[in-house]
This record gives sequence, structure tokens and C-alpha cells, in this order.
Amino acid sequence: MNDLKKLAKEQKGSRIWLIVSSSGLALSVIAQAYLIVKIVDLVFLQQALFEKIIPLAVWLAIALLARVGFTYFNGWIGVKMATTMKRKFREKLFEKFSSNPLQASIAGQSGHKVSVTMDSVDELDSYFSKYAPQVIQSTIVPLSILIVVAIQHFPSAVIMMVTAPFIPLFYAIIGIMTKKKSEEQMDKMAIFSGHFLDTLQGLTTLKLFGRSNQKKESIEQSSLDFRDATMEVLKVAFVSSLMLELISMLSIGIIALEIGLQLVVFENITFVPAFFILVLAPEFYLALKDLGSAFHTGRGSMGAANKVNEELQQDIQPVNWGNKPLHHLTEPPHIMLDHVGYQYEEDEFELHPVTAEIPAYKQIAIVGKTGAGKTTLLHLLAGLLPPTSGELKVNDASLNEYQEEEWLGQISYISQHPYIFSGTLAENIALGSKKDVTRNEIEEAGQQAGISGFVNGLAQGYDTIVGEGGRGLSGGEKQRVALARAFLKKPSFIIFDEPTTGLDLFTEQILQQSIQTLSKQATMVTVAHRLHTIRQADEIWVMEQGTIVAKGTHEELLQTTSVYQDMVDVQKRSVTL
Ligand SMILES: Nc1ncnc2c1ncn2[C@@H]1O[C@H](COP(=O)(O)OP(=O)(O)OP(=O)(O)O)[C@@H](O)[C@H]1O
Repeated sequence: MNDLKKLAKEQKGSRIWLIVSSSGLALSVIAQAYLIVKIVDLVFLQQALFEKIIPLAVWLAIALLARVGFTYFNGWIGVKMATTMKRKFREKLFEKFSSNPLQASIAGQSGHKVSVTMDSVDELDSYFSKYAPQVIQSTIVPLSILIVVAIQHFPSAVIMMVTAPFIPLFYAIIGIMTKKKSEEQMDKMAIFSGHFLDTLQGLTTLKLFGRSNQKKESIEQSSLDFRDATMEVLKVAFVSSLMLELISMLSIGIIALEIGLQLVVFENITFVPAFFILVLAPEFYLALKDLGSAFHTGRGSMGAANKVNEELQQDIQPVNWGNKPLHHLTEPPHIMLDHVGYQYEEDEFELHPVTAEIPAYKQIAIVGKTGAGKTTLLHLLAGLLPPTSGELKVNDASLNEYQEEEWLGQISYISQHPYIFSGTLAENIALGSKKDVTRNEIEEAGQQAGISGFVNGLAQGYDTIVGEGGRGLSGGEKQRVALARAFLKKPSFIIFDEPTTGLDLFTEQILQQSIQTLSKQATMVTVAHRLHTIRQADEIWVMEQGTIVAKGTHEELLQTTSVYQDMVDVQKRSVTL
């Protein structure tokens, strides 16, 4: 809880308000008790007239209202603090995920990330909205009551001082017991969410392999585990409330007994202070009990805080960016790879240092067997991965010196599986431009990307809802939407991962033509699988097992590189087959 405590302490403004409001609450509690006692004394013992009681009754009403007001205000500050902290945590998580989106997306299950960002951060709420304000309230209110009681009748204050520590002691013990349980509960929830999302996303694959029943059972099991963990936490919570109630009732009983003896047997105290202490005693223990239950909820937050911290501390190498602008370019950027290398993790795939030049307007084709490292190289060129060695230079300055937005504003990366967001086709295409675009511009981009024929065949046209919850799109259609985005963006550097799987000839032609049009104003690097694309390139890089083994034009490579010759032979054979 220490991290959370530190964070709560950082909220200085809110803490000052909490102290002021809790002091007000303490005053109103004491005033309320005193006024009740006074009224009872006047009515029953002194048989006072109604007029004498009215002002006290009015003050009592004011004290009651003040008590309600201060309690509400404390709660309101707590909620405000919780909102601020939750926002901060979510911002940190999003910052972390977006500092290297590629690495973040492959590290861990998406469902787990969703669960941490939504549920675990929500779980922090109770610490800031309940526990932190309650600590202040439960320090000021009982302390003020204790002082008043000590002034009125010291022995009662001594009983309070002796019995009060049992309550925090008890909830400290419970806290230690629940910490592990609530962490387990959070773990189980994250596993359950991860499992559920994973299964939903892979439902088709599971069905095809006849594994849906097995998955159903494992989801059921993780849901039951989560239920059991929750029940364990609740069990401790119920037992702890019972015990806290018992301790405070016993303590009030002892005070009542002592007061009763002093009042009736020893006659050491008069009615007003005796009754005043009796009314105040439950208030004293109530404040401590409230702290107990707030502590329990706060403990739950601790498990969640650990989950969030674990996620935040996961080692993700961020892509570093600088402040240099890039928008003033008159021609596409000139890119230099100076011993640029990358390794995912120790003992995993390594892209060996690449030294190469990509002059403006040039078209580079990267070829190689599957797993050779082509996509990894594209990711480095796009600035989506930070090189683990060497430097990527753009117009003679390191890519790290440029502003992220400026660089990303220059490029279009058309991957094999572009992401289609839930929304209309028009909205998905408009994503390509940061400016507001007109429907005409969207349709023109669609036309250039060769998607207009397909769109015109849809009843809703560009207003058709696609992506999650909408109409599905084929691989070729998705790539054409991505191309339309690129036509809107007018990038100066295009990175294109050519589809490996069979597009029909017509779609392929459209894609080729569109790409050619787009590349007239840009530098382009393509992971190429088709001979046609490869031949057209100004330079071809041949990759094998993470190394560029040869560079040159189609003709040059045919003469010099056997791997390339074999690859071309395979391509030709597959076309003639
Ligand atoms: N996140 C990752 N962590 C570890 N290894 C990875 C990761 N992503 C890819 N790899 C590995 O890096 C190697 C190169 O992958 P990459 O996707 O760059 O190859 P590729 O040449 O583009 O393959 P393909 O033509 O099949 O798309 C592969 O062996 C792959 O398993």
C-alpha cells in the first residue's frame, strides 16, 4: 500500500480539504451529542419550558445538517481524488502501450491488458475514494472525541485508549490475510479476461479444430477460479466486520458499566457528562470501525495496484523521438541504414546489422524466404521498433531526432493485414488524413485505390459499417482501404507488405496500379513476393536468416546470386503450373 500511500500524499490540496472537512465533522459530531444530552437533560430532569428547548433544537438541526454536509464533502473529495488517480494510471498505461505499440501488443494477452487497464485501475478507486479520506477522518474524529471525553471524565478516556488499539490491530491482521487473497482474486480476474478475449478472437480456429468444447471448459474453470477467489475475499470481509462489531460493542459495554458505577454507586459524575460520554462512545468506535472496513477495501486496491505496477514495469524498449520537424520536405526523405540491427530477445531472432541507402523516389524490393526478417526490417524502417544496434538516418539526421508525429505524418505502412476499425468505410478511409476531409476527397481516394467499384455495389456505399460489429472485408478489400487511406495522406515514404496469399488477378492488378500511382511522389520499400513487383524495383535486397545477402537489380542478381536465381525459378514455375 506504500506506493498508493505516497500517491495519496501527493494530492496535497485534497488532503488539506479533507483535514478541514474532517475537523468540521468532528465538531458537528461532538456538538450533536452535546445538544442531544442537553435537550434530554432540560426535558426530563429540569422539566424546562418548550421555549428554552427550541434554540437548542435548532442548533441540533444545524449540527445534523453540518454532519451530513461534511460527510458528503469528504466523500466528494475522495471521489475526486480517485478520478484523478485513475486517470493518471490509465494515462501511464496508455503511454506505455503506445511508446512501442508493436512490442506492447505482442507482450502478453490483449485481454489481460484490457483487464488491467479497466478493472484493476477501477479497483484502485476504493483506496482513494474510501480509504485515504477515512484515514484522515478516523484520525481527527476519534481524537477530538477522546480529548472531550478526557476533559469530562478521564477514566472513560483511559478505557477508550486501552480498547481502541484492538480495532486497528485486528484490521492489520486481517489486512495481512486479505492482501494475498485479493492479489489472487485480481490474478484470477486477469487470467479469466485474457482467456475469454483470446477465445473470442480465435473462435473460428477453435471451431475448425473441434476444440471449442475444451476451451469452453477451460473458460468455465477460470471463471470458477475467479468466483472462488472472490468468495474467499468476501469470507474474510464478513468475518472481519463481525469481529470489529464485537470488539466495539464490548468496549462500549465496558465504558457504560464504568460510567454507570460512577453515576449510581460512587456518585462521582453527574448526569450530563455521563450521558454525554455514553452518546460519544459509539461515535468513537464507529469512526474506528469505518476505518476498518475502508482498510479492507483499500487492501483490495493494493492487489490491483500490484497488477498495474507489474504491467507498467514490464520491460518495453520505447522508440525514442526528438523535436526536429520534417514537414518542410520538398522531396521524399533520403534514408540511410547505418549498421541497423535488431534482436527481439536474447536467443531469439536477430536481424544482423544492415547498411544500405534508400535515395529519394527509389523503389526497393525486399525478397526472402518466410521468417528471413523482412517484416522486422519494415518495422524498423517505419520507426515502429527501435534498432538494438546502429542508426537509421533520415536526411542525414538520426530518425530519433525527429518528432514522432512528423515522421509518421510522412509515411504510409500498408501491412498485409491492415486494421479496420469499427465504423463506416468512409470513417476508416478518413483515418488517413489528420485534417477534416470532404466526402469527395474520400471518394476520390477510394477511386484511386480501386475500391469504388466494390463500394458502389454496397447498399450503404461508403456509409457501410465495417470492422468489429459490421460487415467483414476480404484481405484484398482491407488492403485497398489501407491504400485509400494512403491516397488521402499523400505520404513521401511508402512501406508496403505485399500480400502473399492469392488475390485474384483483377484485384492484384488494381493494387499494383494504385501502388504505382502512389509511389510516383514517394520513396517506396516493398516486401515483394511477385516477380512483377520485384522486376520493377530499382534495387532488390535479398534476405536470408536475418541478413541481407545481396543487393542489386533483377538482372544483376540473376547473374550473381544463386539464392535469387532459385527464387525466380520457383516463381516462374509456379506461374507456368
Ligand atoms: N515479437 C517477436 N518476438 C520474437 N521473435 C519474433 C517476433 N516477431 C517475429 N519474430 C521472429 O522473427 C523472425 C523474422 O520474422 P519476420 O516477420 O520479420 O519474417 P518475414 O521475413 O517477414 O516472414 P514472412 O515472409 O513469413 O512474413 C521469425 O523467425 C519470427 O518468428
